[in-house]
Amino acid sequence: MTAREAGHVVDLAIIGSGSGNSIPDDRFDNLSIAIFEEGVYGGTCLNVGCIPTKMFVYAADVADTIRDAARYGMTASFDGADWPSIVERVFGRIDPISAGGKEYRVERCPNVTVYPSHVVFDGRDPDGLYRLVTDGVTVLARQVVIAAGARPVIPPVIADSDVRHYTNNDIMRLPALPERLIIVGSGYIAAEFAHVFGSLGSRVSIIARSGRLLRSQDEDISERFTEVARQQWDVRLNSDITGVAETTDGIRVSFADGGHCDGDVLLVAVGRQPNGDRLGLASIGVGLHDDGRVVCDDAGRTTAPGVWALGDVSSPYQLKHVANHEQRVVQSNLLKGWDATDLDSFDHRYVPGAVFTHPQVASVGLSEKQARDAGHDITVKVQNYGDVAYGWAMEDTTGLCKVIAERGTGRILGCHILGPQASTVIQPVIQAMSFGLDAQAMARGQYWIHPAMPEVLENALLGLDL
Ligand SMILES: Cc1cc2nc3c(=O)[nH]c(=O)nc-3n(C[C@H](O)[C@H](O)[C@H](O)COP(=O)(O)OP(=O)(O)OC[C@H]3O[C@@H](n4cnc5c(N)ncnc54)[C@H](O)[C@@H]3O)c2cc1C
Ligand SMILES: NC(=O)c1ccc[n+]([C@@H]2O[C@H](COP(=O)([O-])OP(=O)(O)OC[C@H]3O[C@@H](n4cnc5c(N)ncnc54)[C@H](O)[C@@H]3O)[C@@H](O)[C@H]2O)c1
Repeated sequence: MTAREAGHVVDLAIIGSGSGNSIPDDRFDNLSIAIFEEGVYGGTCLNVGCIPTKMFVYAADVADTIRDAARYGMTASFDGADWPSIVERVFGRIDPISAGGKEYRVERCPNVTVYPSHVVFDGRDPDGLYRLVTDGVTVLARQVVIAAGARPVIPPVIADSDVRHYTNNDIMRLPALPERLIIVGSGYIAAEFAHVFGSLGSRVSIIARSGRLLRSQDEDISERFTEVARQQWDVRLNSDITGVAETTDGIRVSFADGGHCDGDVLLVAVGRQPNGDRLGLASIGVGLHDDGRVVCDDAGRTTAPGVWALGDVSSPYQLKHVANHEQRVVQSNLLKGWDATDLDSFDHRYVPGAVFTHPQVASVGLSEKQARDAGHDITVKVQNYGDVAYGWAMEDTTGLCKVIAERGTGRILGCHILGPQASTVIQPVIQAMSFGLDAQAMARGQYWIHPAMPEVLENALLGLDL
């Protein structure tokens, strides 16, 4: 029986139940829809990304607050974390949301069929419908949204060893807090898990190939963060891993310079590879960028008519707020139609990001180096948290807020913050940049609540030599 005879013909197929799952709303009730999800329903952010990690981060922040109590004249001691109960609290909340999301689609959306397995394209039928093959079934689709996300990269030296290693997919469900955790990588995930495990009681070693942690951040931020990190964790910089082995004592990671690092559990966090390479895209003539992202235009259209892409699988930003935005653009464009002349576009002008580590890091816009390399005539101000009243209250000695603006116009080009609540303190700059407010107007055209932490931002703006 052909797919057509079996009735597996849909108006819209969606690959991935992360951001893709938010596309079908009541405006799509008249369409037959297939959703393919090979993993846990709800995707990365809900199950193994943003949400559980931040629930663990919050617990780690509380542990640090207790440890720091003496600084503010309080007697308290951190006696340890009940790891299993933290895991239970986090996933006791998250797992039912995932299950409920799937149950909603399967049981309560009569126009939606969920296929719980890996799917690949297998070219097009003679009449142009896309052939999607999953677990022995072929589904024919008029249009397809590729929202297939990304997966952890495992360096060959680790993948080819027999050593048990973890990623963000499974590290949060460890049965016990490891005594010693080795983290390979020095970006977002490494920095966040170093904070979680370090603050909850593990001894953390973090292994970086280069001379700085969070190297993609503005240099001042990355340097300051590396300094602070060295006071909290065993930080190995410029370390080129040559071998990984199990020993009688646990796991040993060896380096090219002859050194090594020992631990009990190994976490790999060296970047995430978009999943476009596992979709049979060549069969429909859709290409990938050199870094593995699916090629699409800023309306989300790939080179195959009717096939759209969004989120980590195609975006230059692997961030949930970006994936959500791209999902809304593609959703709107699906309703308008492939050839509409008023399609919405992805807005990647001022994409902010935050690393929920200790201390927090947040940024938007250009780094100082990027601004200079782009030929802007810039003025830069770095203001320390310790210079404003709330910073004094917190006894903060490491936080900083750096603003970069164009001399003459006052146009804000970038802002980079390291310190308590950086992810919140930065939000007014994101707003200012998005709505074209210059530094002078932003600083003096509004009240700044005294003595709140955003005064550090106000002072940085006022300190710019415009
Ligand atoms: C540990 C961690 C922490 C993070 N924290 C943050 C944060 O704090 N803030 C933030 O903004 N971002 C964060 N991110 C990034 C964020 O999670 C991602 O940018 C976002 O979830 C991407 O959404 P998506 O819809 O593109 O992909 P996903 O949510 O990954 O969805 C893709 C889905 O497609 C499925 N799939 C893939 N290929 C196939 C196939 N062939 N057949 C069937 N199914 C398939 C996958 O199983 C997956 O469920 C974090 C990421 C990680 C890993
Ligand atoms: N708070 C957040 O928004 C958040 C949190 C976690 C993840 N994310 C997203 O997920 C993405 C992936 O996170 P990530 O931390 O895996 O990647 P990342 O790109 O942030 O950092 C990866 C780091 O690993 C290093 N590296 C690469 N190959 C290596 C190797 N073979 N050996 C040692 N080091 C190596 C890189 O130089 C880089 O510093 C992030 O870029 C971010 O977009 C966001």
